[in-house]
Amino acid sequence: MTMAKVLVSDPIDQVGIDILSQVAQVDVKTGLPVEELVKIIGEYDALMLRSGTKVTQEVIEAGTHLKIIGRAGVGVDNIDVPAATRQGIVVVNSPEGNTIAAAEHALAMMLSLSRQIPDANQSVKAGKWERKRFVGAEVYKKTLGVVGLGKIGAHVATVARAMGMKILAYDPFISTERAEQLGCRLVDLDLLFREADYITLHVPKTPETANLINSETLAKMKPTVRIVNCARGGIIDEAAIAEAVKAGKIAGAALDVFANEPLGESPLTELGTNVVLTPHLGASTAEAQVNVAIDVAEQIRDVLLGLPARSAVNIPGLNPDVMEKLRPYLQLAETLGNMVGQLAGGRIEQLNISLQGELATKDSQPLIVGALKGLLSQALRERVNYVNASIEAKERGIRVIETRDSSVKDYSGGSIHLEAQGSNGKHSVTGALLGDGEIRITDLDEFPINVPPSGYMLFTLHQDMPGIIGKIGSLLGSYNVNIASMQVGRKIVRGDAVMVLSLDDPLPEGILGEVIKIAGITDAYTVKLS
Ligand SMILES: NC(=O)c1ccc[n+]([C@@H]2O[C@H](COP(=O)([O-])OP(=O)(O)OC[C@H]3O[C@@H](n4cnc5c(N)ncnc54)[C@H](O)[C@@H]3O)[C@@H](O)[C@H]2O)c1
Ligand SMILES: O=C(O)CC[C@@H](O)C(=O)O
Repeated sequence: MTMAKVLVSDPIDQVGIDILSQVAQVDVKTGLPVEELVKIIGEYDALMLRSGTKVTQEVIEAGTHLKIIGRAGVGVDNIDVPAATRQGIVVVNSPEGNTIAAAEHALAMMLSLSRQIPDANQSVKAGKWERKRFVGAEVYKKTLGVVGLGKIGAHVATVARAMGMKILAYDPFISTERAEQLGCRLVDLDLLFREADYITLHVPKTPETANLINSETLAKMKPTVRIVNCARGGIIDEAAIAEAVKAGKIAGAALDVFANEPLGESPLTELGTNVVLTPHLGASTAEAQVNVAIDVAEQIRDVLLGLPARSAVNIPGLNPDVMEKLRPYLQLAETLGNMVGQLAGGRIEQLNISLQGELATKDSQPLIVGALKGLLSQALRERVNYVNASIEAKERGIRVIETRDSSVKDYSGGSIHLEAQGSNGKHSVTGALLGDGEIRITDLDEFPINVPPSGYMLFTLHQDMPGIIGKIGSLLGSYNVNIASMQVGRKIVRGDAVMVLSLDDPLPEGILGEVIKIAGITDAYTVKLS
């Protein structure tokens, strides 16, 4: 039998290479341009990388023998995960291996900024002794605003509290109890921006967090605030923060991550002692590199040996045969979880899962995990997987209640009904698979419908009466949003009804407010499915 081949395309700790070498021929080729990678990837069964390699759709399509791609770190934003999934390639990461390293880097950045350590160091090395120039500020008794109270944010908050800081936290997906356990006061973003002396970002980069710190939000902050970003580039508008520091509107910024990396030319590099920059070093500790290398190399080894992966981002760590049969239903559960999570909104307190018909007789655990993964995907993005979804849900205080009803015979394969209680109230969605495996949403908030899920969806609750459909159509048309399909579900004529619109384009900001103003519409929600 020929030995499997693994390509390591970014610097990985030797311990990882040693693990891979137990089962495969390992080639380490770092710094390859995409064109080179495309040329050679067809020879390999596995690819292991950090954040340097861009695994585009082209690379994946050329990787005809690839079984697994392992990201030695958390973020898989440099991998085209949907393309990998389409090709049946497992993508794994190490969700926790560098948590402490990233948290400690954020704390180090905060203190470096406060005490101007990088510039003071340079000054001493230049033979100067400028004690008056480098008078700093204490963090003791100051207020730290933590945006994103997940793994890294929670550790930063814990250490900062021990340094005598008062912690305000903003995380719309975390329960008040969890925040209290960590000694943080959960507040809205506006209050955090207004009251914090230090702000540290620990959120994923998503459409909601892109440019979260911009000229408008910077204007709300104290002129003495110092901002730290060790999360992802693009969460801060770099031109706006450089301008705010230069104009003295804020006291400083310490950034480890940038919209474009390497940073290159930037207004940030021209600023002085109140800006500290590092080249994406959050995960760069010897310990974290060992952790992530072991974590990911072991998963690659296991998958090459035909065993399941521990932290699959896209495919559950299940026996491949079971997986093959279950995959469409997992996709259904995940899609429904994602939809009901967005409809219920923010902090979900409870998820009711009802397995109906044929599914009531099956092992429910994978489907529950699939639904939770979908439910948490708005908050956790690629960090939620089939392995950690249940633990993450438990930590967030989400109660899961399962029921079964085998008497429902509407769809031959059975159906899944989810009901979630969140900050937008209680919402429910039911779905099933058609004969060809296509997903159908069959019920929304107890109104019968029959629509396939689509990338952008708009749902309204309204009074069934003439004219409403036309008004919505004209409104969307005036924003150049194309409607792909539309359906109304109602129980009685001219009674309460829901309208489901599948859209070809995303809804522009603010349009939901206009939809709700249309006479007869009582509520409206959008759902985005990737
Ligand atoms: N600089 C580095 O080298 C480095 C290393 C590791 C991780 N990271 C980055 O750090 C960030 C945090 O990682 P983590 O492991 O703590 O992730 P995590 O998933 O444990 O936590 C992220 C938190 O953000 C919250 N969140 C999601 N959307 C939000 C929003 N719109 N507003 C407020 N909160 C929101 C989630 O509820 C979650 O609690 C990620 O962006 C990750 O990629 C950077
Ligand atoms: O590989 C790295 O050093 C970056 C790691 C970090 O950004 C992550 O997402 O884990």
